[in-house]
Amino acid sequence: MKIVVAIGGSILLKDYDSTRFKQYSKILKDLTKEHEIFVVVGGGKPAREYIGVVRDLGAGEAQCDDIGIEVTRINAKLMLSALGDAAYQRVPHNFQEALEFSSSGKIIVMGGTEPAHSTDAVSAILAEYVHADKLINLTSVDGMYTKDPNKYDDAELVKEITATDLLDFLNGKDMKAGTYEFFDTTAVQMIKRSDLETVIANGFEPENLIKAVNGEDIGTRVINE
Ligand SMILES: Nc1ncnc2c1ncn2[C@@H]1O[C@H](COP(=O)(O)OP(=O)(O)OP(=O)(O)O)[C@@H](O)[C@H]1O
Ligand SMILES: O=c1ccn([C@@H]2O[C@H](COP(=O)(O)O)[C@@H](O)[C@H]2O)c(=O)[nH]1
Repeated sequence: MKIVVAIGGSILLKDYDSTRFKQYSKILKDLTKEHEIFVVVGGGKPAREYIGVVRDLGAGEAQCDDIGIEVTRINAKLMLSALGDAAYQRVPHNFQEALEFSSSGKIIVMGGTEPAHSTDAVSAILAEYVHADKLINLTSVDGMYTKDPNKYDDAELVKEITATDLLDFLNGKDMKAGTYEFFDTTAVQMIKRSDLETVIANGFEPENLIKAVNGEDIGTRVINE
């Protein structure tokens, strides 16, 4: 299978150390024995902190996004360091480059592309671009909930949702640099128009990546009607 894996920066850089990078590099290398893998790395706390600084300096939203993109690319470079020879040692800045670099047969790792969306959208557009069979989004919670599980104790995990319902759910949510909520609408639009098999799961347990690849029942499945 051709698989695009989005890994939230909130997971990889939670403790500002190499632990998760090492865990994921091992799993990703194993997966390449059977699958073609593309990885998109998010910005996490460092991105939000840098965006906060540049916003305080008077930057507009697109410029704040640009700073966020730079941080995602640094995080992608950290993942390249972890993967070593198993990965193509350049971070694509756009989808064309990602496709070109993939002819190396190695794992491709990228961060952001252009302003006005998050790396969730990058992963969905990349999946469309390279005709991926599956998109796996690894985030800091178990999947999509009825409301923010970090704010509401009575939030319930949604096991399955249509792309249309997810778009409705996200409608009106904050869309500023660094705050594209847990999923952004551009990503869902791509998933919808490409009928892309998508799973959102908890990335704090790296084995969830293997479970998602194997089609086990974890997290939230985004389906089309
Ligand atoms: N309905 C919801 N379901 C799940 N999580 C939600 C929901 N609403 C808000 N969230 C929040 O979204 C967060 C996950 O998204 P977030 O963008 O912060 O992290 P990420 O996916 O790991 O990516 P990154 O850190 O790279 O931006 C969760 O920690 C949760 O608090
Ligand atoms: O293609 C992209 C990717 C990212 N950004 C900006 O960077 C931050 C951090 O990315 P996350 O996926 O949220 O971790 C994001 O919030 C955007 O502000 C971007 O503009 N374009």
